Amino acid sequence: MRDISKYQGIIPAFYACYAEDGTVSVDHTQAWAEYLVKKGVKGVYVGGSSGECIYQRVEERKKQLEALMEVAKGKMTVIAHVACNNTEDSCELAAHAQKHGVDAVASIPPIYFHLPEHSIAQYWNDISSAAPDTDFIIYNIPQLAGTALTMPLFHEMLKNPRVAGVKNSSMPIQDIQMFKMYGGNDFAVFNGPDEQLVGGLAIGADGAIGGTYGVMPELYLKIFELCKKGEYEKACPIQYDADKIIYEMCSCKGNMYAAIKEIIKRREGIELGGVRKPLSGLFEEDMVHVERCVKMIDEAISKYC
Ligand SMILES: CC(=O)N[C@H](C=O)[C@@H](O)[C@H](O)[C@H](O)CO
Ligand SMILES: CC(=O)C(=O)O
Repeated sequence: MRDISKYQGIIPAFYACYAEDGTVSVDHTQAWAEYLVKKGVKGVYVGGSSGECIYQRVEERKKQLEALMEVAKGKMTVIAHVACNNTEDSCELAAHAQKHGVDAVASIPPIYFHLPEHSIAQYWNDISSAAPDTDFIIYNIPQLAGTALTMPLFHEMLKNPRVAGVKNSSMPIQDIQMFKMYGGNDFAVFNGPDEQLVGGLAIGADGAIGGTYGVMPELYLKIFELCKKGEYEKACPIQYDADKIIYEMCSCKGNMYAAIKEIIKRREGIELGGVRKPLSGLFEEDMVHVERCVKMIDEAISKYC
């Protein structure tokens, strides 16, 4: 039996942390990691969508992970997303992540070409073989990757004993139930869409990985605590407020992560830099949304936490 307790909790997706000149910042990465440790989150998911992985070079992703591990090791679960869309670079990052002691490596399927399932399985198993002593987590995000984790592909992947979980970001929460049912009790399924965390937990998710957890961790930690006690009716109003905040962040013309980093700077005084092109930074007209979000987050935290 695999012990999945290290995956049972709120796991913010770690934001890319840039210096003023746009390079990956060790200082900002470590300040952000320390903040999340203090907030009491279960772990972090580094180098995923929120980490702007597809806009970073292999060396930059290594630098960010190394900086993070100096702070996080032994204090938080670390899941490193290592996919680069080509097998060789992904394997290099997987081996690097294992060397630095992560708890798991994770990967989206290869994007752009719609490859047959045997090629996707080969891609994932190659990456997993490059980190042979480390758990492997499948990242299912069909709306962005263009390929879904089907049941036949899932069953094929379960033949690899290192496959320890699925981060499920597809919209039907039913998918969480199916992966959990066939994966078993010692297999970790993570809720992806933050907007339906309560639903994902109710149907059986063990933990949750999310792009908006970092900007308001208190709210999601509270939702998780209540849901684990079965107090769903108390968790729902917090979910509804969190969703309102997400919709407000997404009303910006600039990218959501640019809004998130600005909100964090205003609320917590922590600088994470901007976002990398082709993602857009914030526009003047976005500031009204940012201000609204700051206020809504402050109010929700004082109301529920
Ligand atoms: C499509 C996407 O990026 N999904 C993320 C991961 O599952 C979520 O955590 C979102 O960032 C979040 O639900 C906000 O829409
Ligand atoms: C948003 C998210 O979960 C990611 O960074 O992949």
